[in-house]
Amino acid sequence: MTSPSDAPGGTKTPQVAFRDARTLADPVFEVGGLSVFYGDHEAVRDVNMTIGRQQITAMIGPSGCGKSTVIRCFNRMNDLIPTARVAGKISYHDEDLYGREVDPIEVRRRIGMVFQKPNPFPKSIYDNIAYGPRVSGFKGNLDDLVEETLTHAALWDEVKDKLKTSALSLSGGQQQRLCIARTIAVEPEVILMDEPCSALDPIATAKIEDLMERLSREFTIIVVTHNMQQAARVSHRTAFFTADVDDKGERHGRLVEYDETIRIFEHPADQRTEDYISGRFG
Ligand SMILES: Nc1ncnc2c1ncn2[C@@H]1O[C@H](COP(=O)(O)OP(=O)(O)OP(=O)(O)O)[C@@H](O)[C@H]1O
Repeated sequence: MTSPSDAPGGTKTPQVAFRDARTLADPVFEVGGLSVFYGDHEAVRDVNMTIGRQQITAMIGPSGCGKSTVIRCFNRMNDLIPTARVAGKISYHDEDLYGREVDPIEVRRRIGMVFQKPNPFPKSIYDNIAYGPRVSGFKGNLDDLVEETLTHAALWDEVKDKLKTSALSLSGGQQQRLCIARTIAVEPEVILMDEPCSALDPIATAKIEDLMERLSREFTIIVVTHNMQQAARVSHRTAFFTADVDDKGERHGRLVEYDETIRIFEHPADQRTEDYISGRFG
């Protein structure tokens, strides 16, 4: 049996309790023949996968295999990169996410994103949460919304007495939970997380993982992580990517294997997955 190691090439670590996989019968996203180009370079080639509702899907793989590129496709963040072009199809509840009539701003409200480095607005804790709802015309009681949202993000008790202080005065882990709270304040359906814990210490990381687990009862979460223990601990399904090198020496990211997390870590179907998770390459 393979133990997920903390880092490629790292030491073996103790077994984790895998989460029960859930059905894909009620998909949020269906990805078919997805390729992403930066200029002429096909950075990711022919990705096919289905993302289930209210579950955590982890994306793992060596540096440069296209994980961030793929996660950015799910809320059209690649639209903001002038050289990027997306081919193939991503359906969101059976609707073409890249269809002409689809508004990318609305896409990013329904499909929020949390980044590697916590990036709160240089405003008060309160205003970080209130900003999105205000902009989208929220008519209810903002104080209540701020309290509910911060409670939901497991941050209320730590910040309730200093809501008017700058968000930048919080610790890195608190800032990241604030960013998650800011994302959920506008009631998205999906939260994308691109290495959300890579700038955090183990205690702050554990708090984010607990939060992810709780949020997955309500939201659909896709997370890119370099930490295989984290993928094993938190996710229901895992996608393993790698990069092939072609005749011209160009690297193209590929989805090698996508399955229930327990299968990826205990009985991977592909030797490359086995080699990666056991730390033999990376
Ligand atoms: N904005 C960009 N412009 C041009 N090429 C890019 C851009 N972003 C990524 N790439 C290229 O696309 C490929 C995949 O990069 P990407 O960042 O998606 O990989 P990754 O698996 O997330 O890597 P890492 O784990 O190091 O963050 C790489 O060859 C990278 O150089």
